[in-house]
Amino acid sequence: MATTPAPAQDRSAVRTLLRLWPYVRPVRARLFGAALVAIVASCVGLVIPLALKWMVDGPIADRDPAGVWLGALFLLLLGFTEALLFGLRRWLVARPLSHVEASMRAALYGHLQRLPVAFHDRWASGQLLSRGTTDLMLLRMFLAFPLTFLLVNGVTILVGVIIMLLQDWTLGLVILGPAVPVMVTCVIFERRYAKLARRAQDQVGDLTTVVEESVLGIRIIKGFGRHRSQERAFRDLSKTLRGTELRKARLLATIWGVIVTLPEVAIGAALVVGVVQVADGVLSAGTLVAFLSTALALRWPVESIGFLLAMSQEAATATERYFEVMDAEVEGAGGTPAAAATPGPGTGSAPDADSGSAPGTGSGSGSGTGSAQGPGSGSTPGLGSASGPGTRSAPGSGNGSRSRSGSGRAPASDAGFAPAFGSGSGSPSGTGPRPGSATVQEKGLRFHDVRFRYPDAPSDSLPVLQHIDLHIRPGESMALVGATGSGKTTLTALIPRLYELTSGRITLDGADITGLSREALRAKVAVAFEEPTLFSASVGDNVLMGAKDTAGHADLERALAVAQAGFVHSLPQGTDTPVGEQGLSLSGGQRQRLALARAVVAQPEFLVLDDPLSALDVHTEAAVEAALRQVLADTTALIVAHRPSTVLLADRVALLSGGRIAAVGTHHELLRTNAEYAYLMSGEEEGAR
Ligand SMILES: Nc1ncnc2c1ncn2[C@@H]1O[C@H](COP(=O)(O)OP(=O)(O)OP(=O)(O)O)[C@@H](O)[C@H]1O
Repeated sequence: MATTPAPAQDRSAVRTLLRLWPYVRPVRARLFGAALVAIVASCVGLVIPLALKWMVDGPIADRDPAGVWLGALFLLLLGFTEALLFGLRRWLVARPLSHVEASMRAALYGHLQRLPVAFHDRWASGQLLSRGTTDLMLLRMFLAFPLTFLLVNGVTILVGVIIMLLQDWTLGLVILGPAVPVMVTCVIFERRYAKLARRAQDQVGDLTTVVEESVLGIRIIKGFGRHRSQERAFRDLSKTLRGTELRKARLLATIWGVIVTLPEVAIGAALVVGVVQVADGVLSAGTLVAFLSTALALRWPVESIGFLLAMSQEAATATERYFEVMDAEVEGAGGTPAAAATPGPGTGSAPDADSGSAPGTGSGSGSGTGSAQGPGSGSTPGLGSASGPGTRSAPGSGNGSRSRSGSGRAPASDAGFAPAFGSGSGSPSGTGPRPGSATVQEKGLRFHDVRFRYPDAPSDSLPVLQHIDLHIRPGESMALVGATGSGKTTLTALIPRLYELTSGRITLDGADITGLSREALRAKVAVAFEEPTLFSASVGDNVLMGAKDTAGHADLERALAVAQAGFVHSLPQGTDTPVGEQGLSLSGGQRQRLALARAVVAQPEFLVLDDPLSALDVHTEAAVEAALRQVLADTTALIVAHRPSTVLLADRVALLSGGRIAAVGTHHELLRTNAEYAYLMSGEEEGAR
């Protein structure tokens, strides 16, 4: 089982971490204040050896008890001051840093909401979850600890070395001896650790994806008795993660070994040289004590460099992963298509983590320093449910409709206006106004030579949709029929701009949808998808999600009546009953009716329904149809339909085949004239589904 490998890249941890500045800026005063306090505290610690020197060479040598007591009191005071200052530092950083973490998390969540569906198609949810949780926690820890202490320890080491050189420069040089090898080791370590840190954090994301999928798919897992294989998949991934963590620990142990051993040897050597000098009378005992105390006081600042660097590397990786998401382009507010430009994981076009630009301003024009492999790309174990990016079949493939249709008819050039296909009657039974004037031609929902290929589909694959010309007149309902995989859902997803067109235009009453703001577009168009997704909120809130904030109880009741969702009144708390995560406490048909109610609650001008009645029994279906008919009378609607009963809701039918509109007409006309349509409606297709 593959995991998400760390990208092979050289990036500067410092430049990556500098990208955090816009978030840290608001709390900079406190952070700098805290760092200053820590430096003072650390330097207070360095005064202790000097006080010791004074005591040894002074009151102790002179056998002066009063002086010794005074010295001891002074030492106590120094220790107390040091502890107090470190406590103050902690107090200064705790609150602002939780603010930084919270604001970064809020920014990430807000950004995820605005990213196009194409982005979410490519990214495994676990990868996004781990970026919003583990990675942000690592960043908070970095800001609280390594950021300050790399600075504090650096200053402490510098001041300590100066003090030691001033005490005795020969001993000082002995102590400084290991500095170069330690620095070289740190540089080598930093590079290696960066790669491992990236790998481990990506693997945490993969693991999160598996857990999330197993929880959401627990019914399938149990139903198919797949818990053992899921467990195995999880164990394999966590074993891989454990392996990476162990390699990190080994690397850390190596550098710690070097960083601890070399200075210890140097202190040992200085001790020997110092004792010889004291014996020769060249050096006072007090100076030697002060020198060695200073050297020992510097032990912790030096030894901690290893794990401070490790934590900084992890933070740099977390920053990089955070900005990979934040740099992805959000949907344009109006006429700026963004989905096609969204850099996808695994494409090598991830934003340049080293660009140093502020969050939200990253242009994504970097040279692909991001993850060389898509988060979760294909690495997610599971039930083979096509959950990972790139696991879907090539668009347009496996359609099968072309070979079965046998009609061989060319697509209608402007199917919306063509006479009923093959009938020559030119009198579709729609209830909407007949074409006749230019304005009427513009009115309604129109597809103009629309072509669409999924952004992550191979560039040489056939587009899912091509040359789609279709006109649904104002007030008209059009059913969309086609073999499974023919692109019906894809076509409906283009209307609310869940995906951007590859070419062509879609207009609503003559206005290009790319020219409308997202809000305006989504106020005009309501959608009910084949998979009725509900949120962990009350029944009422789930339905009213589709309406304006001002919508009230009356709107809710009307929508529930249309969707024949009266069952909600017998739930324990009526419309206030929580539906549980994903609405799994409800039946499929109940969920579908709530999704339908959500679509109609705002009385939209344009309604897009993707097979809205598939999970209903025949009686409920008939009741919903009867109520839906009233809604459809005032709405321009496109309804994906598999069954004749749903098709009959519509005024006309468009047949989608081979990615094109192959025929348009009334149900009965198409039954007579189109072999593929007759075949699909005969139920054989449904049997094959
Ligand atoms: N996000 C995606 N990325 C790449 N290809 C996709 C994606 N979603 C769907 N496809 C492909 O596009 C084609 C059309 O899929 P679509 O879901 O639109 O078919 P459909 O006609 O609605 O099928 P059904 O009747 O089974 O619901 C299929 O080949 C499918 O594999």
